[in-house]
Amino acid sequence: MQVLFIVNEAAGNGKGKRVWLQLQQQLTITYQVAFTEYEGHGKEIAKQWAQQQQEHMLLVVVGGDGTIHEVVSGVVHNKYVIIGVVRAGSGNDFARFFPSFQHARQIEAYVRTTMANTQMDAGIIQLGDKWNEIFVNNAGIGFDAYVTKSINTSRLKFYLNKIGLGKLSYAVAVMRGLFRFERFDVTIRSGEQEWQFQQAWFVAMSNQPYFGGGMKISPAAKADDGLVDITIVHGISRIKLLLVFITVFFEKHTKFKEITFLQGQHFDMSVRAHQVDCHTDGNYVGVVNQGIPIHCTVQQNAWQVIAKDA
Ligand SMILES: Nc1ncnc2c1ncn2[C@@H]1O[C@H](COP(=O)(O)OP(=O)(O)OP(=O)(O)O)[C@@H](O)[C@H]1O
Repeated sequence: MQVLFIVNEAAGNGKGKRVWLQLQQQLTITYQVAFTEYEGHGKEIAKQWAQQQQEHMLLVVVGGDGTIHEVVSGVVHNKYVIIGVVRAGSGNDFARFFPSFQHARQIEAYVRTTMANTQMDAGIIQLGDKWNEIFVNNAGIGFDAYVTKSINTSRLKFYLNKIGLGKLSYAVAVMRGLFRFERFDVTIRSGEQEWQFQQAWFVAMSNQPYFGGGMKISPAAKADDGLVDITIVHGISRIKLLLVFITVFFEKHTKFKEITFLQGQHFDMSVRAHQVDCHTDGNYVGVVNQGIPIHCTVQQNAWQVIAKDA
């Protein structure tokens, strides 16, 4: 049984490196390892390995949600690759929903026994004819993507990680963004139905419930139901949005009339705004302009993850 580790040493501001060093000392099975060196490298490595497979292999990602996104993007629709994860990121939303490995012994036991795995859905987002991306956890347009962009482009996350407060980086970026972000109008269609939302903060498209490092934004989302869950936060003041973010941690945000939850297989959207940011699994994608068609759908049985009790 082939085992490949794809390690992002930079994930979690160096946690990837620390986690890998510890794993490496404990592993006694035969394995191969590849280290990501730049953005998009995880997808390239995973794709190259997936193409060569004739039988099941275990691909263990040591990293955070961004690295997992890249790796799964490289193996979608390959029936041989089973994804395992050792969490080493900052937010780790993947590991809050999907099964993951806690230590080397567990990985070894898995490889030596059943290699039991479960088929999962992949969300798909198309932005005009420019981008066609999958998402494992969630994709978003609006405030969450704006916050992602500002975390990526500021040194904030780095410094907070240094003092052991990395988990706060999302919250701090949210606070800053609250006063700078420009809300937008959005139209969403699914089949014959159409919804108009004014002054939207964001549209989150979810494959699983968690986003932003533990916020259960789409409580009903399941990654194996063939559906995408959409959460729209709209027509709400800056202060009330803050309240929403606090209540999300306790799953009380479902009570707000300004939060709409939709569920379906296909959604078409268009924004009325000069530009709105987009992310997939916390990786910044780019800007959507007025008139650009956005299509969101889901593909069932798109990839395999280790089974829950593996
Ligand atoms: N060697 C590298 N140096 C710097 N960045 C890298 C390297 N290899 C990969 N990357 C990029 O690092 C980004 C962040 O990684 P990742 O998301 O795994 O960690 P994180 O942001 O700390 O965790 P999380 O997304 O769970 O909060 C990835 O999107 C990837 O493109």
